[in-house]
Amino acid sequence: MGRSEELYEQAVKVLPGGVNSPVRAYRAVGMAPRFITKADGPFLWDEDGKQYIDYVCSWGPMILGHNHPVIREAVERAVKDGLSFGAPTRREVEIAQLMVDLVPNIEMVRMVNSGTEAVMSAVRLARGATGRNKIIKFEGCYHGHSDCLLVNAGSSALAGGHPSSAGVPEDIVKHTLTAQFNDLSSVEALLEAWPGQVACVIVEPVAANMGVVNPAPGFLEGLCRLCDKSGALLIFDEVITGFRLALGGAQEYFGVKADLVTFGKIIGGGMPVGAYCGSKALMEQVAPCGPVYQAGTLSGNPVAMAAGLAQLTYLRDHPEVYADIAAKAQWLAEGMRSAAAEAGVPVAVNQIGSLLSPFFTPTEVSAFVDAKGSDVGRYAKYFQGMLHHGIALAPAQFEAMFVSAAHTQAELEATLAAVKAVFPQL
Ligand SMILES: Cc1ncc(COP(=O)(O)O)c(C=O)c1O
Ligand SMILES: N[C@H](C=O)CCC(=O)O
Repeated sequence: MGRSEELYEQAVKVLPGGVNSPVRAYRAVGMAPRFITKADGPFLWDEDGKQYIDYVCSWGPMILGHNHPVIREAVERAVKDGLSFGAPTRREVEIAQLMVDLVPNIEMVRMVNSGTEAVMSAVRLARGATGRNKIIKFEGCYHGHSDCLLVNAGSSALAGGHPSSAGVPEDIVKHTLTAQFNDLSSVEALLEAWPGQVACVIVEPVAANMGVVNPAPGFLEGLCRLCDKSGALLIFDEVITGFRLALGGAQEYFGVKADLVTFGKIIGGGMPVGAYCGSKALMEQVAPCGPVYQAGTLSGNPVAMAAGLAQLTYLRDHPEVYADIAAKAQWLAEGMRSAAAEAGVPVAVNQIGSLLSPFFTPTEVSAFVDAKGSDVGRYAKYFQGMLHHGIALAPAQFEAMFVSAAHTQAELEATLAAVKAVFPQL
């Protein structure tokens, strides 16, 4: 038994499932999780000292790779001045200004501590601003674990078999309506069924919690049009796509305007952060300016702000990162498709920017129903094989693979060599 297995045995006694977030338990891939001791660049090391090339990247924020010196040094400097003040600080203003400068259509930012909080608060704001209760989300999209969004959710809720969580009162979820990603008619039907009652439509502009599913041409534009027509607000949940697809996130990448935008881990460079953003008119409905209450003792934490500011400033000053990480992901996706064809394994590889995922299915994957058709048993075998070759992937089918600026051609080639070794064994 390795050190990770030993730790896992202890962990399950004191932590539910041995973890603090379900996906980490590796249940979807049928093995004990690796316990990680450190990370640097594109690599992770586990408790047994084994090195892995990492494509989880802390679920997205490590766009520049792990332990980037610019971010680490910013954190080290901030820590010297104290960990939390419960009072406003200069860096909160600086990072908000930077976000307003870089992200289209936002004039104000409210910092929170996680993606879950960001989305929960944005939905509250949408309800407060419109005076409506209903919200529309998409099956297989994940927006964190607040009650009203744990309905037909993706990510580990889906992989673990609880896409609509227990413990959420029917009275709350009766206001959550579910549409189908890439199917505008399903949204239109709900808006028609509940005229004047829908506060917002919330979407991951690229669905990345059912595996990666790209928006069909016209889908996001259509959502914008339907929202304008019905008076519902359009919320882009950019917890994964923000500052990853492009500096201005999905709004910039697709040229579509959202009313509210949510961000998460990426704007903290690996520290716990989230934010919701929008026009001045909307954001000034939030306390202390307006009647929509939302607060947080640790919100805008000075160390987290230092990390986020360092990461976003670096990205602003090095916009070439985006073409680089997208080219790497494309190279991997093409290599995986060829390897699958050679091995005779049906695999659909979706890729956009630096996000990608393989689905073990002979069909194209452009909707939730296609993603769900992937052979998850095959994914588990693929995951195990890749891990054996030193490649750490998301331990569940319904997640994304993240490429960072720190992955070099050597790591990409090692990854593809592992894919070529593993696919024929599936
Ligand atoms: C699109 C999206 N929204 C919201 C969340 C929730 O963020 P957090 O886990 O930081 O609460 C996540 C990821 O977990 C996500 O991928
Ligand atoms: N899919 C989730 C985030 O994007 C996975 C992270 C988690 O739930 O721990």
